[in-house]
Parts: sequence; C-alpha cells; structure tokens
Amino acid sequence: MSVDHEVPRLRATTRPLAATPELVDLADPQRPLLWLRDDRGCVGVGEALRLSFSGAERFREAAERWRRIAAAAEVDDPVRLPGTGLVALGTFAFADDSAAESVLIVPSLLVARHRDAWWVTEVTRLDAPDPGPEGPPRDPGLPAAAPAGHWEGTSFGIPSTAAAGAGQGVTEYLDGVREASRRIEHGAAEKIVLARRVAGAVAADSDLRVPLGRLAERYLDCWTFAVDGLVGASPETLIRATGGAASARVLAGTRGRHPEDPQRDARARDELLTSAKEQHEHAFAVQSVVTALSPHVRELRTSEEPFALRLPNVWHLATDLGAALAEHVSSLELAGALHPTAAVAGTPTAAAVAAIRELEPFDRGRYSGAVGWIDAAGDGEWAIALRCAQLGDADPASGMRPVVASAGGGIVAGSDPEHELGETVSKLRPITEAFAP
Ligand SMILES: C=C(O[C@H]1C=CC=C(C(=O)O)[C@@H]1O)C(=O)O
Repeated sequence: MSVDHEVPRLRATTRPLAATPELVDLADPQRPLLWLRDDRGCVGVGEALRLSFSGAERFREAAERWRRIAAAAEVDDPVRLPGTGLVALGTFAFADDSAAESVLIVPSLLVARHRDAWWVTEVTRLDAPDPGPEGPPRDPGLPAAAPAGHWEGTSFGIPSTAAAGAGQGVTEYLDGVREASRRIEHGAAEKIVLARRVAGAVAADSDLRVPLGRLAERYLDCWTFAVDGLVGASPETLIRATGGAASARVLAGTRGRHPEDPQRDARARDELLTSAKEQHEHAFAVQSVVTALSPHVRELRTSEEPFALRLPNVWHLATDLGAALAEHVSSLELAGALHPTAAVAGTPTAAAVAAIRELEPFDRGRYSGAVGWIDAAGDGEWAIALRCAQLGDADPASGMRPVVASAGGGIVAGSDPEHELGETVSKLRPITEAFAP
C-alpha cells in the first residue's frame, strides 16, 4: 500500500561532468545509494523523495505512482543517455506479505557514468521548501577504514560444507531441503528454491564503501548495489528495458569455483553443463521468464543452449534473453510481471511460494526481490537481489548495526541436501568476503 497520496513535483537538471570520479568513493559511508557495473553506474547523495510500498500490489502501485510523478516533473536533460534526467533507485521485497518496506528513492544529487560519458543530475522539490543537495560530492579518495565485522552462522569465506555445518540454523535448513525434496517427489511442486540466512553485525560507523568497493572490483559481471541498506553484487538481470528493447539474464544451476586448481575448476564447469538435473532446473527458470515476458514483447530470442557464466565464487548455467517491447510498459511493470521467477521461487510459482512460506523459518525481506533504477520514461534496470546483505539501523547501546545475508538454491527431484548447503556457502562468499575485516 502506498503511503504518499499527492503527486510531488520535482525538477531534475542533468549536466555533463568533466571530472571522472570513482563513483563508490562519492557514496555516503553509512547510507550509500549506488548502482554500478564496470563502466556504467550511478551514485546518489541525499534524498529528494522517498516512496514506500508494501503488499501484493507493491510493484504495480510503485510503477503507477512513478508514472504520475515523472509526468508532473520538469526535466532538463541535454545528455540523454540511459540513467540521465529524473531517476529513482529502488528495492522491492520478495514476498507479498513481507514486513520489509519496498522503496523508490530519488537522490538530491546523482553522479553517473555511461562508459566515457559522465554527468550529474540535481533534483529539487517544486512543491516544498528546497532543502538543497546535501553538500557537494566528497573528494574522491580511498575509504578511511574497513568495517570491523563479526559474523555468526557462516563460514566466513571458507567454502567448505564442514565450516558451514558449524553455523546456527544449518540443521533446520537441511531438514527444509529434505522436506522440499519429499514434497517434490509427491508432486506438490517441480522445483522449490529454499534459502538460509546468516546474521552478523558491523560497527555502526563502518564505512560501507569498503565492502562496496570490494564487490565492484571483484564482481565485474554483476550489478553492485546499495539501496536503503541492501548491499550486494547480483549476477542476475531480472529485466533491462531501455529505448524499446528489453533484455534479461536467467541463472539457475550452480557449481563452486576452484580457481586454485584449473583442472578441477574445468571439471566443475563441464559437470554443470552436462548435468541433466541442472539443465532441468535451469529450463524452469528460463520458461518462467519467457512466459511472463511474452505478453509484453515481440521477437523474443534466447541463447540456444545455456552457457557457463564464470564468477569469482561460482559457475552458473546462464541464458540471455533479448526482445523488442511490444507496448509501452515500464521497467518496473516488467519487473513486477516477472517477479518471482523460478530462479528464486520455483515451479509452479504459487505452490513453490507456499512451500517457501512453510519451510523457510524467516521473512526473506528484500533478498531475492528486485533492486535497480527507473527513469522518467520508465526505462531502467532491475536485478534480482542476490548475493546481498541487509543492514539495519545502528543500536546505540551496542554501537553495532545488524547485518543479515541470505542465499538459497533450487531444489528439484534428486537434490542432495549437503550439496545444496555447500552451494549456499559459495553463494554467501561475495558478502562474507566483502565484509571481512
Ligand atoms: C537463489 C539464489 O540463486 C539463484 C540464482 C542462480 C542459481 C541458483 C541455483 O543454482 O539454485 C538460484 O536459482 C541465491 O543466490 O540465493
């Protein structure tokens, strides 16, 4: 349910930027707002507008509210590239009944880059006293200090099943996987994605540009993001819609990497590419995206065979999709139509979501929801919020901020619980390593 009812009036002014700053360094150390992949991305400073949504209609309500705000806005944008003009960054919860807020945030100041072009967008409220941007961007420079983090229930960068086995909640997770397999054998669903979560804390004054910088540097094929305390690097593009074209990257099917042993690493990749179980699991995820996207697009094409996507921590089976948009539909509407894909819920969707609610003993929050940005025309990019952690508010008594990270995997007929556990350890590595002291 939307909390704002009037249409706020915004003015967005974009100007080319001669400077070429490191975007991560410009982010607020404690409340970073960032979207970055290689030579494209943006960093927001301050908040001109924050919209909040919840419930089953959160995507639809957000898309409609944004459409009205964008229509009422004054936009001065001579640069005209993806991400210029009026832009909001957002994060949306996984579950319809999640207690986590879904938000769209319009930064007061956005510094952004598309390959060799840099620009700055300033946003002011025309219908309210102008609070002004929260000062000029900080001088680019290295983050001052690494967050002193401590974690519970995770192997902290040691990708072995044994280390993960020491963590809290592991037995519950393994029981959940067994129960999911049992239900699949009895025909309740074909695939159920089960996740587990690990909890930790970082010092309240931790500079979050440190983990963000590590993620951006190591995970070049991923979207590194920070929106409203959700920090991570996702390899999976839920939807990109710009200039009438749409694309997505579907992932499902995983093997841990072994970069220290090239032969073992190649074997893991080949095993993934030739495993009937993984191909089966992957096909569900591709089909769910094709089915959800088809009503909105023409000329939908996919890579003929899934390919092996190499990330620093895992191999994934991947399929890229491309299409032309058949109608005017915003990136956020498309994200809502696609969510939740079989890569994060399962197949069939309703049965899988019901099983997740019963078998996962926690609210996923924004993990496995959507994170990304949208502009005034509705164009934007949304990733599935994977390989991420949610930071909470600082506790004045302890001087710490809670951090919760989740990772899961698709359970299908024949899944092995210990193997699935190992996979969650590999998938948590980007976060455990990024937050390492
Ligand atoms: C649910 C997650 O990953 C999904 C994306 C890629 C591969 C997956 C898999 O092999 O199970 C999952 O579907 C996660 O990272 O928490």
